[in-house]
Amino acid sequence: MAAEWGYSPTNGPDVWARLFPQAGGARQSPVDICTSIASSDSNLEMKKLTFAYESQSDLRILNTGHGWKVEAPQSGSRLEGGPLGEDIYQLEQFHCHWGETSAEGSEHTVDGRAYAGELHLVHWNTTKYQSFAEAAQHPDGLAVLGVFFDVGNESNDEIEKIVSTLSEIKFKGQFTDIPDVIDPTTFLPSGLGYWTYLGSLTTPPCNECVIWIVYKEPITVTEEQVTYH
Ligand SMILES: COc1ccc(C[C@H]2SC(=O)NC2=O)c(OC)c1
Ligand SMILES: [Zn+2]
Repeated sequence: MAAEWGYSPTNGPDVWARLFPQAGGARQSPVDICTSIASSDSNLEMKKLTFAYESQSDLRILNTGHGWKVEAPQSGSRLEGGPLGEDIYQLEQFHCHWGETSAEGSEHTVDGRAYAGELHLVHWNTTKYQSFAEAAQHPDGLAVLGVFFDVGNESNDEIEKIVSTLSEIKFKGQFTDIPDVIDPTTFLPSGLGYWTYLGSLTTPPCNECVIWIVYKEPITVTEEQVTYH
């Protein structure tokens, strides 16, 4: 297998398990969310999912080679309730998946439909584990909020603060600081309905350590904001 994993026939998801055994596991992400078989769990309605984030400036944005990633460790952030039991999860980073056209790009699909992109807000379980790396080795270690992007006429101001820096990090491994203040709360849709399931990192090493929370309502961005090459 090619040294570097990717999305081509010779190094893509179908062969990841050769180098990353967990990629062959039973709770792999992403998945197609079949809305007809998703069951509403009355228990979840009792335990409201709550989140609290800080606004931060000078966050570092990195070109990962597969998209952009903003490192945003926030000791003062909290994600709890809903499917997360009694544990508190803390924001570590957020990143984006998008495609060549606005007809594709999200990792999760809904009844077979892909969105133009998908934002992942990655949190780790600070109640049980001492570090992000340790949490990523456990089935309840991470909680990732997924937000779909729909392409429309209005641009998203918060996303604009991020994509406006991409011209400075054209190549894999490059990074720069985002001067603007970023408030992760603004990435979330107004409708807070979500699907949740136990899954994994969506790229190697594909650890089966993620409690997925995928919001039903997409946020709107412009074509330019989500088909950046
Ligand atoms: C601990 O090693 C890793 C490796 C890869 C990712 C990124 C994956 S996981 C996701 O939700 N989307 C992605 O692209 C990661 O993220 C927490 C953590
Ligand atoms: Zn992701």
